Amino acid sequence: MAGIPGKVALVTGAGQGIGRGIALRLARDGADIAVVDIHEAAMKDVVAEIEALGRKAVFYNADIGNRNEVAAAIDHAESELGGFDIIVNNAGIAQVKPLSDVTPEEIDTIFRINLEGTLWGIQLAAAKFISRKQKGKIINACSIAGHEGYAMLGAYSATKFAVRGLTQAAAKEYASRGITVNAYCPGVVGTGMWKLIDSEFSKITGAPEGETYNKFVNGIALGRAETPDDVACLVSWLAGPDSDYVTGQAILIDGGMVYR
Ligand SMILES: NC(=O)C1=CN([C@@H]2O[C@H](COP(=O)(O)OP(=O)(O)OC[C@H]3O[C@@H](n4cnc5c(N)ncnc54)[C@H](O)[C@@H]3O)[C@@H](O)[C@H]2O)C=CC1
Ligand SMILES: CC(=O)C(C)=O
Repeated sequence: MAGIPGKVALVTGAGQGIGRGIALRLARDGADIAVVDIHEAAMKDVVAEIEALGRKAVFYNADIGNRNEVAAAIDHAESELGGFDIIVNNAGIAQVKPLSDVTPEEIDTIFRINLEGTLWGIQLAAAKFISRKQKGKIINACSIAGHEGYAMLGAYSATKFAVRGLTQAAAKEYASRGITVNAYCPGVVGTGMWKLIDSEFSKITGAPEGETYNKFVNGIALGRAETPDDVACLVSWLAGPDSDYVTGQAILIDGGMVYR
């Protein structure tokens, strides 16, 4: 039985990886989906996959670090799909570098996308829910790196700690409006982001390609890498009515890596 029939969900970074997995899962749960990303060809493929599941889907090319573009994406979702109930602020970027080498430009870029992008999604989705006089669900991408800082991923970890703080503060600010705000914290998901992390580690440490990824996966208690579908199961629950009494949480879903 579909868990969110008739709802409209916007998913950022839905062109590939975890975002694509979430978009397809929420469509299977009964929602119509606004796919937001910066890669148009990838978005068109995901829209076609959603339509094949019998749901409506639209795409919108927006850089989440640009507030006006996020606002336009939300307006587009509402006008094309006839509602707006759930936002998944999933898009993000990684950076692999020792802290000694991080430049002002790099720190600006990663905070603009991972933190500001999430803030614009929270702020503008909440404003839309309030203007529509309805409840809403805001779901943010955090990480194990939002609970524990990782060497060579210092700037990235800082953005994810910040996302956890934003999630808690937003939950408190919007609770009285019937809006819940939560985050999912994956571990090691075999996506394009991890391909990049692995290859950047190789350049810095000289480790053969694949070694860093395998080292992280070998540390997972459940004995395998995570898939986008694993993450999407949690997001499906956060998007649906069974989590209505949950807010302000950044929930670890990592197969057993970080214990809090
Ligand atoms: N892959 C992993 O192991 C983990 C990932 N995460 C988080 O999950 C989220 C998704 O990660 P992945 O799917 O692995 O990444 P990915 O790199 O495979 O996909 C990210 C998607 O976001 C889009 N994107 C990037 N910058 C954007 C921008 N400025 N505006 C709009 N779209 C943009 C990309 O085009 C891409 O389609 C990220 O926030 C990441 O930090 C968290 C924990 C673990
Ligand atoms: C990519 C990520 O979120 C890690 C390494 O925790």
